[in-house]
Amino acid sequence: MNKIKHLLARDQWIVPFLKTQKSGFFWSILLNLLTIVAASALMFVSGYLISRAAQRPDNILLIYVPIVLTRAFGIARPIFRYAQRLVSHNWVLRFVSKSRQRLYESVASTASSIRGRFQTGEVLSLLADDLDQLQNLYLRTLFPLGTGLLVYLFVSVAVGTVNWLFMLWWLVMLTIIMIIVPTMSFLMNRARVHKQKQLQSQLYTDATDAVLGLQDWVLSGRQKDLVAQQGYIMANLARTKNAGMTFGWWRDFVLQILVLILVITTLTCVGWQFKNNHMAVNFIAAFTLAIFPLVDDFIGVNQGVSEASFYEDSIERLNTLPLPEASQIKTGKLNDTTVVLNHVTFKYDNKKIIDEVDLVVHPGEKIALLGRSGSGKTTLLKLIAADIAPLSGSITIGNQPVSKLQHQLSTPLVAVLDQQSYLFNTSILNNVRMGNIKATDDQVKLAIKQTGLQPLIDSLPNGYETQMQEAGARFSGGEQQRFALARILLQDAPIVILDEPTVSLDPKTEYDVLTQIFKVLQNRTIIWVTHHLTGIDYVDQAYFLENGRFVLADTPKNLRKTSAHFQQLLAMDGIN
Ligand SMILES: Nc1ncnc2c1ncn2[C@@H]1O[C@H](COP(=O)(O)OP(=O)(O)OP(=O)(O)O)[C@@H](O)[C@H]1O
Repeated sequence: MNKIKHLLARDQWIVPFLKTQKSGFFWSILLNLLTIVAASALMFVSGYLISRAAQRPDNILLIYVPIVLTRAFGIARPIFRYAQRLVSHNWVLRFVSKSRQRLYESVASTASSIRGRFQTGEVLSLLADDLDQLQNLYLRTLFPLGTGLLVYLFVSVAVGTVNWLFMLWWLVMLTIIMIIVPTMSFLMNRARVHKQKQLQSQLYTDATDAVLGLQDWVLSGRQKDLVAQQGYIMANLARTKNAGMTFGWWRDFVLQILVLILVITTLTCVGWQFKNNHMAVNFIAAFTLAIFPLVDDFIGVNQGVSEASFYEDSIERLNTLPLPEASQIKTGKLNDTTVVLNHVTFKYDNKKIIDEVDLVVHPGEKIALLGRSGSGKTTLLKLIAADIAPLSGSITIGNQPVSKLQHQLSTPLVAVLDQQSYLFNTSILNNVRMGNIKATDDQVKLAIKQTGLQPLIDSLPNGYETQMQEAGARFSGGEQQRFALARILLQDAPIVILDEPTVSLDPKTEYDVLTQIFKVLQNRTIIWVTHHLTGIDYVDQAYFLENGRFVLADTPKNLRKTSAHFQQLLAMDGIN
C-alpha cells in the first residue's frame, strides 16, 4: 500500500488526468450509484408487491403505486446504466487517446535516450500493455471503488433507519466484504500479478528480439529452439493466468458465502423486527431481495482491487519515461545557429566517453567526425541533438542551451539522417510528407525531385502513389536513403546530423547519395559521422576523435598533405 501511495505522489499519468477531468469522473460514479439504487429499488418494490398481492388489498392504491414504481425503476435502471457506460467509456477513451499521444511524443522526442534505457520490446509492451492496464484501472477499479464507497454509506444510513443494532451488523459485514477481502486478495495476488507482468514483458522483448534476428535463427537452422524458447514463456504465462483465474474463483466463492450470510441474517432480523406488524410483514421479502443488486457491485470492487497490482507496475514503468517536452509551448525561429561545445564531458556508467571537448560549428559549415568504433562519435551527436545531457560543460546553439532549445522552437532545429531510415507501408507521398505533415503535394514532389528520385518515380506505374511496402522493402537501400533525405528537406531544420547514412551502400551508390546530400543541403549546417572517406572532400573540416578527445582537426585538403593517418584511410577506401 505504501508503494502505491509513493507511486501516486510522484505520478505524472493518472493523477494529473484525474485532476483535469473531475466532472466526468464524478458523473460516472454518480450514474453508477443511481443504477445500483434503481436496481435495488426495483427489487425492493417487486418484493413488496409480490407479498402484498398475496393479501386482500384494503385499498387499490397499495397495489397500484408499487406497480407504477416497479415500472419506473425498471425503466430507470437501464437508462442510468446506459448513461453511465457512455460517460465512463467516453472518459476512459479520452484518457487513452491523450495517454497514447503523450507516450508517442515521449518516445519520439527522446528516442535515443529511451533506446539506451529500454529495449524495443519493452517500449512495445508499454504501448500495448501498460496503457490497457490503466484503462482497466479506471473501468474496473476506480469507478467501482468510488461507487462501492458511496453504496457503503448509502446502505448503512438506510439500514440505520430501521434498526441501529442491525446497522452495526451491516457495517461489520460490509467492511469485511468491501475492505478486508479486497485488501487481502490484493496482497495475496500481488506476487502472481508481478510474475505475470514480468512474463508478459519478457514475451514482448523476446518476440521483438526474435523478429529482428529472425534471419539469423533461420540461417543457423535453430528454428525449433526459437519456437521452444517462446513456447516455454507462453506456457509459463498461461499457467500464471490460470492460477489467477482459480484465485478469482475462490475469492468470488467466499464473497458469495458472505453475501448469503448477510441475506439470511437480514431475512431473520427483518422478520423479527416486523413480527407483530401485519402490514410490515410485506417488507421482509422487499429488504431481502434489495440486497442482490448490491452483490454485483461488491464483487466488482473486489475484482478491481485484486487487479490493482497490475496497475502498480504499469504506473511505475510509465513514470520512468521522460516527460514529452515536445508538448511545451513552441516559440519562433532561431536566427543564429552556431553550435558551440564548451569543455563537454560525458560518461556512461562511470566510463568517460567524451572528455572536455571544445567545438564550434558555424552556420552552413560542414564537418565530418571520424574515429575508431567506440570512440564516442554517436555520443557526441546525441549530445548535440540534446538526446542526452553532458556531465559538465555546455552545448549551445545561438548562445542558448541546446537542451531547452530543441523543444521550444516552432520548426525543428536539428534533423537526423541515420543508418536506417524508417519507411512505412504507405504511398511515397505519405512517407515523404512525414517530414512535415503541413507540406502540400507540390512541396513533397519538389523535395523528391531535388533528391534525384524523379526518374525512378516516372518509371513506376503508380508514380507517387506507389506503396513502399513494409520498411520500404519495395526500394533499394540507396533509394530508401534518398526518400529519407527528401523528408529532411521538408523539415527545414538548419542543422542536419548525418549518422553514417550510407554505411550499408556499395561505394558507387554511397558516393552518389552523398553527392546528392551535400548538394541539396548546401545551405545547412552538416555534422556527419562516418567511417569511410568517400565524399570527405565535401566537408569544410574533418575531426578525428580518439578516447573522447579530438586528436586531429583540419580541412581535408590540408590533411591530405599533412596526415599520414588520413592518407592511409584514403588509400584503404581507394580514394586518390
Ligand atoms: N547506452 C549506453 N550505455 C552504456 N554505454 C554506452 C551506451 N551507448 C554507447 N556506449 C558506449 O560508449 C562508447 C562510445 O559509443 P558511441 O556509440 O558513441 O561510439 P561510436 O564512435 O559512435 O562507435 P561506432 O562507430 O561503432 O558507431 C562505446 O564504448 C559504447 O560501448
